[in-house]
Amino acid sequence: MNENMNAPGFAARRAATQLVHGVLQRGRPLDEALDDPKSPFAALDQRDRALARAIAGTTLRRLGNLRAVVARYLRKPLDPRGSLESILLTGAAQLLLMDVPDHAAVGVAVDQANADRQARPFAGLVNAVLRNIAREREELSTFIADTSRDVPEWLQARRVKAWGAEGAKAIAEGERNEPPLDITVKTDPAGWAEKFGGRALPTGTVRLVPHGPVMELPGFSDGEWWVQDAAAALPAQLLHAKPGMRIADLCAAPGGKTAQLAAAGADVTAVDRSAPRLRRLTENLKRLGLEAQTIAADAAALHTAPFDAILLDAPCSATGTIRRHPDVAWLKSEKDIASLADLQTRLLDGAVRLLKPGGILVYSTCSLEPEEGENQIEALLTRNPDLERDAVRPEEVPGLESAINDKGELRTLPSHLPNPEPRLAGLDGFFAARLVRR
Ligand SMILES: C[S@@+](CC[C@H](N)C(=O)[O-])C[C@H]1O[C@@H](n2cnc3c(N)ncnc32)[C@H](O)[C@@H]1O
Repeated sequence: MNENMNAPGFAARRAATQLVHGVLQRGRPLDEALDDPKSPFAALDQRDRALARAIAGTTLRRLGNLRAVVARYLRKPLDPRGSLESILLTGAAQLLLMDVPDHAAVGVAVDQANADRQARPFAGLVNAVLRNIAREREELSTFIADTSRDVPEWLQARRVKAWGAEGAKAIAEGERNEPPLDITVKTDPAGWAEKFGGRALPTGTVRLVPHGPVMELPGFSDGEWWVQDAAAALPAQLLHAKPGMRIADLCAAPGGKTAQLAAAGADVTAVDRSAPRLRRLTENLKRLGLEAQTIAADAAALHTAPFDAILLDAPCSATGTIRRHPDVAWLKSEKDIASLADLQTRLLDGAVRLLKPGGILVYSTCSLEPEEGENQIEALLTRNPDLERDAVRPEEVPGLESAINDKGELRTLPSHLPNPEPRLAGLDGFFAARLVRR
């Protein structure tokens, strides 16, 4: 073993580089790598894990800009196979965006290159590029202030088309911040907010600045609350679930919304096509002391007795969750949006078939793409004259009244819920529409 591999911060930075490399070269979602008990990340102590996660997250959050910065100092494009690009990107992220001393960022990046057979011949290049970046930090900081470069070009172009240049900029600014930890509590949001030193949002979510592992926070093992973005908590609320109501949650796993419906006392049937994900839902409900029937099936082809209410939180491109999952921007492609939109159409038609006359359907996605939100509902209403929108009322979403569009649908954006403390600002981009069957 190279003695520099024992240098302080080496293991954390190498894990960060591997996390970034996994996303960029192997298409591996960041969460999957973070949860892998066999990964080098899993072997780190808590402090190093936090550092590795912060470096990888910052790198992916600003990837487009960091790639443009690194490219300025290269004569030809990097060979994408080795870890060289990820070493340079994580190094640049530390120099330009994190409070890391130059010698630590540059020195450990060079050590990483030396410890990697493919990158070793380029250790001198790593040193030169990162030293140049450190030297030109001031000019580069202005360069990377341009938010339009944070996400891939195809995604930026869609955003400008859907939300205008200013809207796209506001979304990207919202995505630059590390998100808060949002939790849904069974009861007493104000009391839990006080206990955590956080705040209770008017919609009921308890919001705090994350610190340490979630599982170690008070109330987790007692099943008093679960992690759920403030926007993700809204679709289930729109159903106003109560005891005696028979509700189907058609794309239910891992169960955040099922838990809300079950906690309200409804009789919930949780459907998901993925049996392993449904097992996770069952485990989650068990921790929370809540119950639901489960069915592992394609919800579009389900035949059961009709329901009083249906929640369809459909699989989607997840482009509304980029501030929590910055890898999504680089793992998805424009083709995915078209195929997911087809699946959503099929699932919506299946949901309508399972709805009683007078029944309520809430459709939601955590996407910013109109094809997965507004356009789906427009087309569904054309196909089904017996359905109509039941407009979301301002008093149902206190603090987020401006997220209701002129059709009465909910469209949250990462730029909503501004806060002077960036770590307490924003929420995921969600679309939700409520429909009634006449
Ligand atoms: C956005 S996630 C649901 C999140 C969940 N509602 C929650 O709040 O925890 C979408 C889910 O849809 C499931 N899914 C995808 N296609 C499906 C289908 N045809 N039928 C049923 N479930 C499906 C996926 O396995 C995934 O668990």
